Amino acid sequence: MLTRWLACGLDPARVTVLRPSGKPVAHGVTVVTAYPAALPAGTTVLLGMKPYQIADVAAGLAPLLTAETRLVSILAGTPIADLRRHFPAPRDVVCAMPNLPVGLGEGVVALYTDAATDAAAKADIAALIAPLGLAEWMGDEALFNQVTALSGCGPAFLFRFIDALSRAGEALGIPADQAARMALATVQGSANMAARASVSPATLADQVASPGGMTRQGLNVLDADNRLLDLLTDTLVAARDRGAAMARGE
Ligand SMILES: NC(=O)C1=CN([C@@H]2O[C@H](COP(=O)(O)OP(=O)(O)OC[C@H]3O[C@@H](n4cnc5c(N)ncnc54)[C@H](O)[C@@H]3O)[C@@H](O)[C@H]2O)C=CC1
Ligand SMILES: O=C(O)[C@@H]1CCC=N1
Repeated sequence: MLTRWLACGLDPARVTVLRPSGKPVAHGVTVVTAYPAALPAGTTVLLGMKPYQIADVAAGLAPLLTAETRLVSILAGTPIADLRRHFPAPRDVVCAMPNLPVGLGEGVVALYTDAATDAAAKADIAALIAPLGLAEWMGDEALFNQVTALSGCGPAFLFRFIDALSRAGEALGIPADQAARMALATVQGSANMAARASVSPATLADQVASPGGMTRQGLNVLDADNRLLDLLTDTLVAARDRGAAMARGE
């Protein structure tokens, strides 16, 4: 997220990162290893540590936050009530679930906030998120683990798909390096085409399939007994359920 914000012109002097390693983050960005005595007025705090670290981090950070500090969390499986319990002072609290392509400005960020959060803060945070890619406000927090499974975890599932397409080509005798290049370029071109198309991906799939041709035979394998759909549903369910377990502290 920071990479993209800096690329879009965010002044690095406005950013401070707290990370225990103290390793540099980006040119001009201050890195600290301990909490300062106070935060400047107007600070937005973005939580990006592992979800299970919330209590440890709150012990040092919560006393620095005021009603005016805006709090944005990207912690998976961490509902807004948990954030408010650990960080009671801020009025404005937003859950954001980004995915890795935000670094290119081609990510997806699911967003949720509650009624206590000011409309102006919501608008400011929407503006902050806008350069990262597609932003989707969720009306129902109960769906947050579901959208995390779809778009937050989604890049990993797509990377697996690219790898599997490549390895399947290799299994059919295509040299490994060529199969890898062709699988990646096929997914990239197809995603770009789907993004620009006026018809759905399902219709596009049918357009590739010449009647009685090769593609239809392949689609028949993916479609038999909803094989691909069931596989992906099971995948999202497993990821979603892990989010629910993390919210229970497991
Ligand atoms: N990896 C992904 O694609 C996504 C991750 N997330 C969330 O981002 C968070 C980080 O996950 P990863 O990037 O996988 O982990 P990571 O290990 O890359 O990042 C963890 C960060 O926490 C910092 N940290 C460790 N201890 C700390 C402490 N006591 N106080 C403050 N900072 C501390 C580390 O310096 C490190 O930068 C998690 O909450 C995860 O749920 C959310 C969306 C997508
Ligand atoms: O694996 C995780 O828990 C986080 C959530 C979305 C992507 N990574």
